Formats: sequence, C-alpha cells, structure tokens
Amino acid sequence: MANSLSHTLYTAEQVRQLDYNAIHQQGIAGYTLMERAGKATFRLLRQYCEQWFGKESFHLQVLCGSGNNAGDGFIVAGLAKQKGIEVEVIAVGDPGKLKGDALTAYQWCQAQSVSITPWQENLQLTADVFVDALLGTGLKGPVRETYASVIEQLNSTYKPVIAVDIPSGLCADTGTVLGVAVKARSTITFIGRKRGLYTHHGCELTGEVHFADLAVPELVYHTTPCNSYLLDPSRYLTCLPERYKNSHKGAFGHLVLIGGDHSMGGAITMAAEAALHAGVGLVSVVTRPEQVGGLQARCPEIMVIGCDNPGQIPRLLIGKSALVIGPGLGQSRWSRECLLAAIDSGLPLVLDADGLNLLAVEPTLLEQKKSDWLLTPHPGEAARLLGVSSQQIQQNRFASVEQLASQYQSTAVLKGAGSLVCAKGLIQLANVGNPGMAVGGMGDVLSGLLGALIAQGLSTAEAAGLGTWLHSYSADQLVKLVGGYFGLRATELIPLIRKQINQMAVKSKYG
Ligand SMILES: NC(=O)C1=CN([C@@H]2O[C@H](COP(=O)(O)OP(=O)(O)OC[C@H]3O[C@@H](n4cnc5c(N)ncnc54)[C@H](OP(=O)(O)O)[C@@H]3O)[C@@H](O)[C@H]2O)[C@@H](O)CC1
Ligand SMILES: [K+]
Repeated sequence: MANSLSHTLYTAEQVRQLDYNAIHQQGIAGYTLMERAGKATFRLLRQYCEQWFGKESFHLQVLCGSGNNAGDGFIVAGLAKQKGIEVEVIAVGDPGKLKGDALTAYQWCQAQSVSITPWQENLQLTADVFVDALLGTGLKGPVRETYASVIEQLNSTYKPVIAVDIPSGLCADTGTVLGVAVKARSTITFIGRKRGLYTHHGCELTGEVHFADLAVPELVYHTTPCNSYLLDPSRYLTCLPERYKNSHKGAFGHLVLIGGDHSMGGAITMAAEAALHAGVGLVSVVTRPEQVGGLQARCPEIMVIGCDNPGQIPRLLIGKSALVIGPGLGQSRWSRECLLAAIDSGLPLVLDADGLNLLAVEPTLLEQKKSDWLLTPHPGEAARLLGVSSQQIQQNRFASVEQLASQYQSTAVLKGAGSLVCAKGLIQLANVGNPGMAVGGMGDVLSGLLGALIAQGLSTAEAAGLGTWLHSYSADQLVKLVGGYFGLRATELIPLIRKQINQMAVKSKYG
C-alpha cells in the first residue's frame, strides 16, 4: 500500500533537496515559494486571530532572523500592513546579513512601510500575537545569543505564537530542543512535514501543526527517497479478519500471554484483558499459580494455567497462534526459562517489559530467534537493548527505532510522545496520544492488543501500526470523556479500543 505524499516526514536536508528540485528542476523561483509561504502563514494567522480576538484589532510583532525563515516573516509583516493590521518587525538578525530571496522580501516589507526595529536588550515584546520567523531548517547546533535570550523572553510573554516552518530552536530532524526553543500555539510547515515536529519535544512545542505544500508539483516529491511517514490508520482497514456469519472461535486465533511472576499479577491481567477485547478468538495466560484466582475472577473468559515449571510450556503452546511475553514477567530464573520456551516455540512473539530487559542482558538469545518478533520498548528499555542512555535514545528517536529493528531483526515500536513503529526499513509515527498515558499499565494494554491482532492473522508490522494507533487514539478519546489528562486508568482504554476496532471493521466493509 502506498503512503500518500502528504503523510511523508522529512529531514531538513531532504526538504532542502525538495526546495532545490522545485527551484532548479521545475523552474519555480525561490522568491515565489517564499511569497507562498508568507501568504499561507498570513492566512492562518488571520483565521486564528479571528477566533482569538473576534472583530477587535490586535497588535502583531514578527520576530525575524537573517535567513530565509526571516524572509517568510517579512512577507507576513508586509501582508499584515497591507490589511491595516498594527504590525512591527523585530529584527533579531542583522539585516545587513540578509541576501537573496530574504533580502528581496525585506526590501518589499520596507516598501510596505512596515516599521522594522532592531532588537535591543531593553526592547519589550508587547504584541497580542507573535510570528516566529527567527530560525527555520537552517538552524545548526545549540541556539546562540542573542536568539536564545529573545526566545526565552518570547516564551515568558505567554502570548500566542505562530511558528514559521518550525518553532525556532527545535531540531527539524529529531524533535530535540537545541538549547532553547519557542513554544508555539501553532506551526505552519512548508513543502515537506519535518520529522521533528511530531515526536519528543516537538509534541510539546509546535501546538497545532498545519502543512502547506506551496503548490510544489508532485513530481518533485518523487525525486527524494524517504522512509518515514505519519501513520495512516486507514491503511489497515482491510487487515482485520471478516466476521462471517458461520464463524467459530478457532477462526480468530488463540493468543497465549506469559507473565505474572510472584506479586506481579496486575500487568499480565491488563494485557490479557486488552487482548480479550480486541477480537481474538481465545486467550490463555500462563502464570504463577498464585495469580490464577485473581485473573479468573476478573476475566472468566480467559483460560488461566498456573505453572511453576516452565518445562511444561512447550506442550501448552502447541497449536496456538501468537505469544505475548513480558508483562509482569520479572527477571527470576522462572522468568528466563519462560522466555526461552517462548522463543523456542517459533510462534510470533510480542516482547515487552521484562521480556525486553531479559533480552537486553542476554543478547545471545537473539541467535535462537525462529519467528517474527515485535519489540515494544519505552525509551528506558530501548536504551538497555541498544546499550546507550535513554537520553541518547530520545535525542534521535527515528535513528533509535531503526537501529532497534535492524539489530534485533524485528518490528519495533518505540513508545513515548510521537510513538514510532519501524518494520522492514519503514518508519511510521503515530500522531495521536497524550500525556495522560504516562501511567502504569498502558504498556501492558498495548502488548495485549498487539498480541491479539497478530493472533488474528496480522503480520507483526501490521499489528504494530494498527495497534499503536488504536491504543493512543483510544487514549485521546478517553481524555475527551474525562475532560483532561489526570487519573486515566489503562484499563479504561480497553472498551474504547474495542469500540474503535468495531468502527474500523464497519468502515472497511461499508466504506
Ligand atoms: N526556497 C527555499 O529554500 C525556501 C525556504 N523557506 C524558508 O527558509 C527556511 C530555511 O532557510 P535558511 O536555509 O536560510 O535557514 P534559516 O532557517 O533561516 O536559518 C539560517 C539562519 O540561522 C542562523 N543560525 C544557524 N544556526 C544558528 C544557531 N545555532 N544559533 C543562532 N543562529 C543560527 C544562521 O546564521 P549564521 O550561522 O549564518 O550566522 C542564518 O542566519 C525554511 O525553514 C523556510 O522557513 C520557505 O520560504 C520556502 C522556500
Ligand atoms: K521559526
């Protein structure tokens, strides 16, 4: 299935290549692109200001650096002036450094009689709304002075900011803050969506993201190879098995979940309960005998097998469809032997939590890999798997998920703000989810859901894409229901996931 161009995510270098090709292959003048960028930003600004200020007039300050990002800002300021808006450019960059299209835009802005004030230390940022045209994709390394002070001062106004292309200070490739970055109410990004807008700090700093392709012809996009996309759930509509009228439970797979070492019964219970609600025909849990009563009381539909001797596991796995191992698994001898049996079974495997931690301390287990694996680490687990710090994982989440997938020859989901799914060299970013998900049990629910999808016949890649999206989307629905991010319970996601799967199934059938 092809990914649509509007879902593609680019690095700064790739967008530079697109710009270059638009200009040099298609003959679109760079200044034309800048005018289009300025116009698109101004249109958006007016829409927002209508919402925020109604018919009241407002004061706009456009903060400009000295590159092409500033050029876009000069156009916005000139257009605002033409419409009679009270506008002023604050020139943080030295106008003497402007060249090419940015210089042309500056001169045009001057010709519109826009007041252009050079930045000084005692200058007050007094506007009702700001446009951030300080630094765009040309940012290199940590933000230097005076830009850093200006950004801090801008953030301390708590006034709405519309960021041009990317909030200044945010790394377009990774979503990491390079020292300090603008916190925007909205960001309008041009020609290609930058990867960094959608993950890590980008999720916090961009506000609502808008995309303007500046009418760059489709042909241009085909010239730049890419491997990253926003996850589009509609790609997976047809993956779910149809419920025919003469169906029986055997047609929808039998998932086994292994975990729940001494005093760790909660995680495996949540994973199994999630699986039960995600359409799988049968769910079994292999766990410590002490967990059996609690699990059966909560979910009588689940077959629970108390097992202190992992030597029994191979027999229990005969004829099953898929396995989840990790939730509440612990790191005891029992845990390790359970993992060995799971790996040896040759069933498709979802590895989470302690399943991943055990793999991290014993990477030679990879040599015994016989089946498709789906790894679902959070940044801390990913760090252990790759032998780096979690900070290093976060500094480049795209590279990290790619490395996880290639090093472990698996499908990988790197959880966190802007969860990333990597399978067969393709990276997809789930542009859903919220901070309310930062509570215990969310990962367990995800692993059960993923296992249930695999047991129903989806590949690990399909399950990872669909399941990661369903999980975070349902969390967003839950936030709408409860009115905020406080006190979400992972188990509350489960009925919402079920509802969404059913809606998708209906959509796949009837459009
Ligand atoms: N035709 C096109 O290409 C189109 C491009 N478009 C727009 O152009 C933008 C890209 O423009 P760009 O490449 O000129 O870079 P830009 O982001 O303005 O930054 C360069 C400036 O930043 C400065 N600087 C760098 N690092 C720094 C640091 N750490 N700390 C402080 N300063 C630092 C650097 O200073 P220098 O290092 O040279 O002293 C230089 O002055 C793109 O985001 C989009 O908005 C659209 O109009 C569509 C068409
Ligand atoms: K910017």
